[in-house]
Amino acid sequence: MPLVMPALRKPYTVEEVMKHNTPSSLWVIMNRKVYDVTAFHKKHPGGPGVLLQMGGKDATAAAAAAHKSILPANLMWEFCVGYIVRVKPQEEEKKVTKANSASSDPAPKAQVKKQKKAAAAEEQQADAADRVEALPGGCRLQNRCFSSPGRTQTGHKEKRRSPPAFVADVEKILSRPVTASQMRSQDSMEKLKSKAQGDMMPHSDGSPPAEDGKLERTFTTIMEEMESELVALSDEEAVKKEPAVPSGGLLCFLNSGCWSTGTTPNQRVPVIGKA
Ligand code: HEM
Repeated sequence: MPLVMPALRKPYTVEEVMKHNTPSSLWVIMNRKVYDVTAFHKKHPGGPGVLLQMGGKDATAAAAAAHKSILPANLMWEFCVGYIVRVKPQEEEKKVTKANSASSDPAPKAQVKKQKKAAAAEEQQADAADRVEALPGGCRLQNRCFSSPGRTQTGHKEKRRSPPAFVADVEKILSRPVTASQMRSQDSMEKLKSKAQGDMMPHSDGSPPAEDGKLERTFTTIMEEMESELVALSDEEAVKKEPAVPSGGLLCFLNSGCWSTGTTPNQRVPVIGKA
């Protein structure tokens, strides 16, 4: 079973991956990452056939449609051997060395640098796609949020949420009082205190700092609240009592970190005004 450390993952072009389409060397592309499923395909719970069929191809959409849980996303990293690039940096380097020996022009070197940078950016994009894929709640950005109706973890179809409904949900959260119990741990308290020091200054948008002793609700705290609602929604009783915010739409959007710092919800720390 391949277990390649993230730092050792290699860049591959689509053409290279295409050659690995046999049971003895079976690779698939998912979210711009390359997975070697040669050993795994026989043990695949969905059967070896589907993986053989997708061998050497981009299986992102097929896998997203087939899998019901986030489990595969958690397992998949074990099989990841590389990521997709348009042009391999080494190839470009070879070309440049040849060109350099022919002429003393420094321009090709800059080109290689650019290519390397582009490859690194492509890897980062693939990582970002994976982070979204592995979020709790089986949330997948590509088939939810403001796009076409997606499937939830339990398999039921969700209604598309319109932007006005989204805004209404945010306003609802904003109108609630913020309590100190929303702060999760001692560690978060420490971070909040240091953040609060900075909040004594007027905000960058010109609005005044938080009032003395009053907790301030920010986008991050809203996300925290959304998260706790997500937990409540997983309880059927809770869903019956308060079906206000479905697990797709707003929750999905906020949990995905689209507008946030790019961290996963578990890494986020609620941000308040003065401590
Ligand atoms: C490294 C890649 C993959 C891993 C680790 C993986 C893992 C799994 C796991 C754990 C399951 C059972 C749980 C579940 O249904 O979510 C499963 C089911 C399945 N997988 Fe994959 N899978 C991979 C790639 C793919 C790909 C590329 C396809 C392409 C179509 C696919 C199609 C399916 C199907 C059809 C099922 C059966 C779903 C069902 O019975 O309802 N898988 N896979």
